[in-house]
Amino acid sequence: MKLTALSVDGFKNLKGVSLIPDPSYNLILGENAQGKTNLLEAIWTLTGCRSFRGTRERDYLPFSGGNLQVEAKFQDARREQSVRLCMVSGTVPEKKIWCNDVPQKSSALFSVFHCVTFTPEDLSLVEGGPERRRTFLDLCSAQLHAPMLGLVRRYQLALQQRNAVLKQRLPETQAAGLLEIWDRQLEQLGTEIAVQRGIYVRRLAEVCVPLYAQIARGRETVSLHYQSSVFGKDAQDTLPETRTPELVQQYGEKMRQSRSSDLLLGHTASGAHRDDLLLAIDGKPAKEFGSQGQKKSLALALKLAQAEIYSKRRKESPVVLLDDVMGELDEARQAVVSTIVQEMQVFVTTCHPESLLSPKNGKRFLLKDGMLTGDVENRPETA
Ligand SMILES: Nc1ncnc2c1ncn2[C@@H]1O[C@H](COP(=O)(O)OP(=O)(O)OP(=O)(O)O)[C@@H](O)[C@H]1O
Repeated sequence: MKLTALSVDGFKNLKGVSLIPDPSYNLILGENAQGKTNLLEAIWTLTGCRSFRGTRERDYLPFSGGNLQVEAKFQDARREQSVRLCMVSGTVPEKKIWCNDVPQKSSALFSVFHCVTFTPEDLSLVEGGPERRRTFLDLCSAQLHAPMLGLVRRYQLALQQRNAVLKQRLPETQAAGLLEIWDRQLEQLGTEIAVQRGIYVRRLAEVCVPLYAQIARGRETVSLHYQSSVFGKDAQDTLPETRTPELVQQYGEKMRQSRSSDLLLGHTASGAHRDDLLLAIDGKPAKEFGSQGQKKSLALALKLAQAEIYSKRRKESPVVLLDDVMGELDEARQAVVSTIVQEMQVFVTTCHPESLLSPKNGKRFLLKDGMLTGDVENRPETA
């Protein structure tokens, strides 16, 4: 998948940015606060996902007022497609999306345009709470298995309903009938989510473990463990490829066992919303015992593994967005990244181009105050 044209206007501080990206390497240069990350974020909006740095949608609109438009053409394995996103400012900003000039819902973008990002915030994959890792697993999994997004949404809705019943603090006999309705849904959805997470963690471990070894030059070993609240630790090794009635029953049993304590607590204590992806370095939890460098390398290995898995399974590569991270890596780590992404289209932002390993080909774009300045420069052929 390669972006062949991009124009952005009114996305945060970006004004009239229009460019023809290089099919492989694009370097976005500029001093601090000129709009480099905003440009990657604008590309990312075309995936239909929430901002990778937590910006609310209405805050995409420029402070100066006015509307926003992000438009791109891209080539996937089959054809050239176009996507356009507009937001009209107002009390409730109105968002519109077109794919190949046909109006679409935001969710439709998710199965059309795919990116993988690596940003400084990704350290939270290792340092952050379980929710961050669950979201990562679910998004990665949905890139390969589209129904996953709907499953997670339906699970969350059913969970909200169950928790609403629990909060009423009814006597157990009275609550049982109401809870039963939501338990039936949660056991089906939760088991399917666990199975999909198990499949993805198996794939992730296969790619991420050797990648980490390469990045860390074999000094230590990383391991990944899917901690399922219902199916236990290392559920990636025990769960099958498809949901079975026995697993659904096991899930339902767990819900029934915790019903009394859930009623006391007023919320659902076990289920897919309590899962985690445990990350260990030499057998010890990376979050607590990893050094800052080890955690960064692990976050990088997870993201590169995501890109590689996507490329292998979908037989086409995602667009890779690397925000302000390459300059932070030493030359050996940069070389690993370059090898993994060499067949992919990459956008790299930096204030310090001198700290980057130079790729042979590509384009560089200079951003100043939200605008591209000067013409696109081709990088010299010297490495
Ligand atoms: N809605 C908005 N409208 C206008 N400007 C905005 C909006 N939201 C953020 N900005 C501004 O965009 C500017 C550029 O932000 P961005 O994060 O893209 O910078 P950057 O070039 O990546 O900088 P750095 O190298 O420091 O990471 C910031 O000054 C920020 O205040």
